[in-house]
Amino acid sequence: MLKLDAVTHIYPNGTCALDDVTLNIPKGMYGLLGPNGAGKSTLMRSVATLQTPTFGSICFGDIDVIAAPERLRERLGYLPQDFGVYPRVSAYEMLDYMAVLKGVASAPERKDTVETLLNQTNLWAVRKKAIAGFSGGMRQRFGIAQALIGNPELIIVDEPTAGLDPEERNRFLNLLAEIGENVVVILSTHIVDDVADLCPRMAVLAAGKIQIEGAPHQLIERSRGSVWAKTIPREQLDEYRERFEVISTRLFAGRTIIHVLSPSDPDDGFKAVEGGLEDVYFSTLAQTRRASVAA
Ligand SMILES: Nc1ncnc2c1ncn2[C@@H]1O[C@H](COP(=O)(O)OP(=O)(O)OP(=O)(O)O)[C@@H](O)[C@H]1O
Repeated sequence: MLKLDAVTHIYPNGTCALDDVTLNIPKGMYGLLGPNGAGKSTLMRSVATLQTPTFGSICFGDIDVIAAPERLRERLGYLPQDFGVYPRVSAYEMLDYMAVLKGVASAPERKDTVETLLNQTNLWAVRKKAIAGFSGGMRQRFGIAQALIGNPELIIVDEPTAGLDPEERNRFLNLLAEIGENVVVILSTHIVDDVADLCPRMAVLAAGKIQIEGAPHQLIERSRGSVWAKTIPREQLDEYRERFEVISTRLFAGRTIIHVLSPSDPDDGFKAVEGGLEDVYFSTLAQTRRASVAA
């Protein structure tokens, strides 16, 4: 449904934030995972028509997003990474105002839209409160409510769960999953669990390039046999880092569990790890780093 073909973005200072990104994103929840600075926001902003890539094409169904951005905007819902100002007006008034801006002209239709969205995002009870006084989770749910005005077919959410407590995060992700049943939802995040819990398909973006793409379970399957674990005394960590490609470390009961990347059994008391999406992600980042050092 959404097709990116050889999308490259070079900022005026010469930073190449996207390097030949090609992706086909179907209906449903799609996870775009990457560390800070990977290029996720640049990609999200390009798809949301807020900036034009230096090269490449973006199509949504039969819409050429670069040639006809206004056609995409009619079908787009966008929750940016930083929503900016949180006004002192109530959630109800703000949604009503945003519905006017999105072209919902008739008052009865707007009332219906705003009330439905407030209920859907569980904000009905606080509809008369100022958004400025909302918690992080409530603000994010308001962000989704405004993104859903006008029944968008493409929804972009940029790092939506950063700073949310576990309960709010859960509630927010469940809301996204419900929405994602019928439309394209792109979830950009650096939190592996957000993608693991929700997205039938995903890509890892690092250093401006798509490093891996597919269904999480396939990517986990592919990484099998390459990640190994060992529990070590904490003071030996530096020594292990020198000898092995350590992709993650975790403290457990005063000891340190390390995961290392190795195409075969490194011996030395390591055990094969069944592997989860976190191992896939950290191995991918380690390989990206290795490739950039070699280049
Ligand atoms: N306006 C700009 N001018 C120059 N460089 C930029 C600009 N915006 C972003 N960059 C650079 O482009 C690269 C990608 O940035 P981008 O914000 O897209 O990454 P990100 O994956 O969204 O990271 P974060 O999660 O930190 O926002 C980074 O190296 C960043 O410093």
